[in-house]
Order: sequence, then structure tokens, then C-alpha cells
Amino acid sequence: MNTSTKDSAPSAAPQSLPNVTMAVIYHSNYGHTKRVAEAIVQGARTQLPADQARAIDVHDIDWAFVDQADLLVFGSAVYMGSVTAEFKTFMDETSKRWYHRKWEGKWAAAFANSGGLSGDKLAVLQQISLYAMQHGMNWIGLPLMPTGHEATDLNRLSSFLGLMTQSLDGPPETTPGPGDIDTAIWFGNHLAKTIIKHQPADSRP
Ligand SMILES: Cc1cc2nc3c(=O)[nH]c(=O)nc-3n(C[C@H](O)[C@H](O)[C@H](O)COP(=O)(O)O)c2cc1C
Repeated sequence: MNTSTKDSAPSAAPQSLPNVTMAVIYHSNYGHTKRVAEAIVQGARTQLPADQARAIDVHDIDWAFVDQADLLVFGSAVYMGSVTAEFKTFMDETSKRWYHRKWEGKWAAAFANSGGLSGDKLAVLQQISLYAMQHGMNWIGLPLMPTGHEATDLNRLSSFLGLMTQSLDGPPETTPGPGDIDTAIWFGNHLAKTIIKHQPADSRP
């Protein structure tokens, strides 16, 4: 083993990194909800190493990563005032985990993207929060006062249960707009800071 100061100094840094992980599980048909999921991860990665905050498509779930994660963030496009059928299939696939209380005590949060300004996104956040409560999880909301209601404003849709974003008919690179994406980044940063703050003492670095 090389014990020189020069070589050992960098390896000391990871020791002080937070020992918590989060998965952002989403369903997106056309990429807009995926864009929001990635912005949440971007915000989380200002607090956590990249491999400790990941966006996960419902069609390609890494169950091992999800089961060990401290926080699960659930996000869906809104279809007819509900999560999409694909997201509901994911929810139903977790019924054995619900029965065995596998996720009890984990943190949970949610986001919803849709075309309408309201679009009944609240119904989706409520649906997901009830799902998280069924699992015995602990909810984290979006404690961010709106800066206004223009396209560049933070939390412009004034949602506190979770994150709401709105996409128009356009490429995911341009819609949801800058305020919604910045709010998603803020949310990811806030979520990561929350789970770091409440990290169990026995897993602290
Ligand atoms: C079948 C269907 C139902 C929809 N229902 C709603 C709705 O209830 N409210 C709304 O605002 N938008 C609704 N939309 C628009 C979608 O929410 C929007 O296209 C979606 O969020 C885009 O996200 P994605 O690119 O991640 O798929 C609906 C779209 C489809 C195809």
C-alpha cells in the first residue's frame, strides 16, 4: 500500500461524502417528464456523487438500486388526470414490497408533468403521495415560495405537495420552460440536502 501523503490525500475525500442515495423513477412517452427527472438529478448531484442520484425509467428499473435507496422520487406524465398506465403498472409491481414493508421508512417525493397549466397535476401528486403512504414512506414536499408566475419563475405553478411542470407541444430541450427546469433543479438539491441532513448516525461518514 502506498502511504505517501501525495497519494493518500485524494482517497481521503470520499470518506467524507454523504452515504445516502436517491432514485428518480419516471414514466415519459415523449421525453418531457424525462427532462424534468434529469433536472431533479442534476440538482441532487450538487450535493451527492453522480452514482448516488440516478434517473430510472419505469421500463428499465434497477430494483437493487431502488431497494437500497434512501429516497425514491416518483414522476409521471398526466394522462386523463392520472398517472399513466405504465407508471401505474410500476406501482402495482411493487405490491410484494408493500406487503413485506420493504420500503417502510424510506423518503418519498413526487413530480407531475402535463400539457395544461393545471392539467389536474394535483391529482397525480395526491395519487403518488397516497401510494407512498401505503408503503409507509416519509413524504418530502416542495417548500419553495413562487417567485412569480412567468415562464422564468421558480415554482410558478404554486405547488407545494410536489413539483409541477408544464410542457407544450415542442421538443423536450425547449419545454418545460426555464422556470420549471430551474425549479426541478432546486427540488433535487433540496431533496438531497434533506436526506443528507437526516442521514442515520450509523451510516454517517
Ligand atoms: C392520453 C393522454 C392523456 C392526457 N391527459 C392529460 C391531462 O389530463 N392533463 C393534461 O394537462 N395533459 C394531458 N395530456 C398531455 C400530457 O400530459 C403531456 O403530453 C405529457 O405530460 C408529456 O410528457 P412526456 O413527454 O413525458 O410524455 C395527455 C396526453 C395523452 C396522450
